[in-house]
Amino acid sequence: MFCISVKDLTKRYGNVIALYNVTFNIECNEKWALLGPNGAGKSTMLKILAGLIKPDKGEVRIMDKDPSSPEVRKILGYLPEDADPFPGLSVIDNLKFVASLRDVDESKIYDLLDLLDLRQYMNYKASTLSRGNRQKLAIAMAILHNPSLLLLDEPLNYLDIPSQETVIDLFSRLNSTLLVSTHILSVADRLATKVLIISNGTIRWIGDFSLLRSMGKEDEPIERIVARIIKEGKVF
Ligand SMILES: Nc1ncnc2c1ncn2[C@@H]1O[C@H](COP(=O)(O)OP(=O)(O)OP(=O)(O)O)[C@@H](O)[C@H]1O
Repeated sequence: MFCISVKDLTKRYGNVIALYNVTFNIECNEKWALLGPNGAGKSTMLKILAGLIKPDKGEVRIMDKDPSSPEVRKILGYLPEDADPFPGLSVIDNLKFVASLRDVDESKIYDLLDLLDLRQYMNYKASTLSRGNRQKLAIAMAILHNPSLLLLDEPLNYLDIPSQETVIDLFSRLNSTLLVSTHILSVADRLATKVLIISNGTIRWIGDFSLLRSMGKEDEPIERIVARIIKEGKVF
């Protein structure tokens, strides 16, 4: 059984085709990066996998279950792009709310507050946090329950460099299946071993990071290889 199984998936928004006939499978505990240009369909893919929106056509299964089923909700952690915790709640109350929904011991909250340097802000309302600290809070809310499947949409947005390092370490330590959408290839490389490249809603390339890297000319930066795949559909 695959952890994520997507078959012939198509999603339209009115006349816009966001995803077209997408098929791929992800095994449990694999680490995948989802790459593609602006508007490629990455966030749409993650929202469908998180059970937030439905495809128009095709089949999506998480551990052989519907993405919106209670079984999947239990194991899933999802960080949306531009995540916005409850603005009127304090940092600690946002986390306590998730902890009570997820049946997580509150001590875990304080570990994450310390790790992410958020303890000093724990009584601040989320709406008064800096954008970067709000992102850290959203990350804490997404991983508080140790999800076995983690979907991350641009997780390092707004974070300063030390925080990026903390968060990369944190994600790397989690024992979960990971699908992370990012435009930063060095981050993708550190978090993932497999790559899915989409452009205009269709898969352009799928495989191992190491294979992708080896497909360039000598000393060619991986960014250029990915750009070529996206622009021309060509590897060489
Ligand atoms: N709610 C919506 N209503 C209409 N069109 C939408 C909606 N959400 C996304 N789209 C369109 O669907 C396509 C895919 O968008 P999506 O946000 O999934 O791309 P993305 O790869 O995540 O882009 P980016 O890297 O810029 O975040 C785009 O053409 C976008 O304009």
